[in-house]
Amino acid sequence: MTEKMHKFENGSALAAALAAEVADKLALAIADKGTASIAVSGGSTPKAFFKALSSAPIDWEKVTVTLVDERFVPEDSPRSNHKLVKENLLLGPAAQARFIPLYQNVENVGEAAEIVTNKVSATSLPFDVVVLGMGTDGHTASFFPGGDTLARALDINTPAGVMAMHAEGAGEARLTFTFSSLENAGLLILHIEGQEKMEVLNKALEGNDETEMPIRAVLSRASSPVNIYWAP
Ligand SMILES: O=C1O[C@H](COP(=O)(O)O)[C@@H](O)[C@H](O)[C@H]1O
Repeated sequence: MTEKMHKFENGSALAAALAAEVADKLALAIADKGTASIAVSGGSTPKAFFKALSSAPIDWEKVTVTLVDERFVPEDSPRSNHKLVKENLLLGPAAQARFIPLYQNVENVGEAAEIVTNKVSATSLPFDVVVLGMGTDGHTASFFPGGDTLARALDINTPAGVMAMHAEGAGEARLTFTFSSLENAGLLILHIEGQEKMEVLNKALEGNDETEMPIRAVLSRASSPVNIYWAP
């Protein structure tokens, strides 16, 4: 694995540059094979990037958008990553994209994981673009320290698809793409902002215990280079 650091003066400069890089990659994929796929993160960090990307002049009808992870909550919950993407990315030109939600209105999170795995694997994998975030506890996607299915989610031999995850630090039950679904993206991004997250990243780079900081799996074992986008 290699990582490349891209540092910006502020979040707006980062959002513009990241949106341009992602749009170029999606456009190239469309030119090559007629379609493109992108999996994005939720949380508080990606809003400005989503807004910048939503107006990119690409053929959005040919793009499939999904989430790297989701809370097991309906779309109208303020905690829903789907809601965040709908309100900030699937706007203007990008409203034409096909969106695959991870949350499904079924009894339990395991059932939802199976349904989404069947929907996504046939059409969208490997992803052309994956944009990961990172929590200050060292989680990425929903690979949480102490997660009940963490070892399986991070095992490269676990098939590509979506799994359920429960962890104390996660709040709700989670749905997450497995490591093997994300690590080989055509363009693999880690988007983090703030001094505290830079310190968490440095700590992650210095050690190798993935159960303590699951982001280490991406930093040390992803087969695609990890492009780290950071602003203060
Ligand atoms: O729980 C989550 O948190 C991470 C990081 O979120 P942020 O608010 O610190 O930006 C995010 O990457 C993940 O998708 C989300 O479900």
